[in-house]
Amino acid sequence: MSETAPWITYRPELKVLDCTIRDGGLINKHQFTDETVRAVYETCIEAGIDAMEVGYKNSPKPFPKGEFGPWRHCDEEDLNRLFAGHDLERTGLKLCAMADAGKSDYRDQIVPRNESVLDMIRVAFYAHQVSEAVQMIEYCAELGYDTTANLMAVSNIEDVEIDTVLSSIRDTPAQVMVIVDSFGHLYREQIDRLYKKYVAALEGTGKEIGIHAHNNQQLAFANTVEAIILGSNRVDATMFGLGRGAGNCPMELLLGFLRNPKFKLRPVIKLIQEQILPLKEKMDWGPSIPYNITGQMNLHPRDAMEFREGKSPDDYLAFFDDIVFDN
Ligand SMILES: C[C@H](O)CC(=O)C(=O)O
Repeated sequence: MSETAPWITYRPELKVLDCTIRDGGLINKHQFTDETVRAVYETCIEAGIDAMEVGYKNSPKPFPKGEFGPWRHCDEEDLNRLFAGHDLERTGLKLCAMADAGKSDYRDQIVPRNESVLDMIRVAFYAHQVSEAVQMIEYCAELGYDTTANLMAVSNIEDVEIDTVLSSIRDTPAQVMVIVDSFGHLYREQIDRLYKKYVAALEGTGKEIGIHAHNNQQLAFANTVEAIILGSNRVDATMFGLGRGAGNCPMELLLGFLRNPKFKLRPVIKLIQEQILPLKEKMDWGPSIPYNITGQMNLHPRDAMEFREGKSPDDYLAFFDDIVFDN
């Protein structure tokens, strides 16, 4: 037995990022009411959460305005409407947006940090987009933002591709490299392997390792805890797990696990009761058999999402037969 009990202490350098609106918006085309977005923001402040990702800085060409709500584009006008006067010093909350390689007009959409309420841009990319991601990170860092590199769908690529991505990201100004389990496929041992691979490749750069987990196999919280135990200090979660498909690591579980007294659980439970639970009537997220199956099979959740939106969302057998025989 270990002679210390690290689970009853805490690491002050561990930071929690809420991505409820950004990831949850992938189910409702970012059509949240201002009231909901504002309530998440106020809850993050009250709960002591370190960063809130309010949406995507993505281009209106593939995501037309009207069909997609404002948090798919995060225009400065909308940011100022909801977060005018946001004060990082006073609130301790960094506001952040994600920009997707290949889907962002980042040179037009992203203004210098001192002209925006945003503090951080997280660049999301697939392995084959790493060169564009490097340019985006450098561009955003020059504008003064904190930046992160989020290599998506890491369960679905070869080791040699991961290694190439890591060596490209190594020399960028990104402060964080995030392990992103987009398909909710990874088990604890794989998180271990990836964490150690990321640490070895980025040694000496001062970059932190982050974790963003999906809940297809009901492992998002467990895998997040595993990454924390290994040393990950940048952790994503969402309120009531609201997020694409099976959803994400639930904030209410994560804050319950962390021992830092600055984190407060009550505001999160209040938000869930008043704002998030009612969304359940019109949005489908959280683990269900179709998402379990795509997670197990290491597939993008899109087929399961379409199925859940169809006429017989609970015909699990039909989905199983379809997906297993098609793959
Ligand atoms: C890179 C981001 O975290 C995007 C995302 O949510 C994913 O799961 O992929």
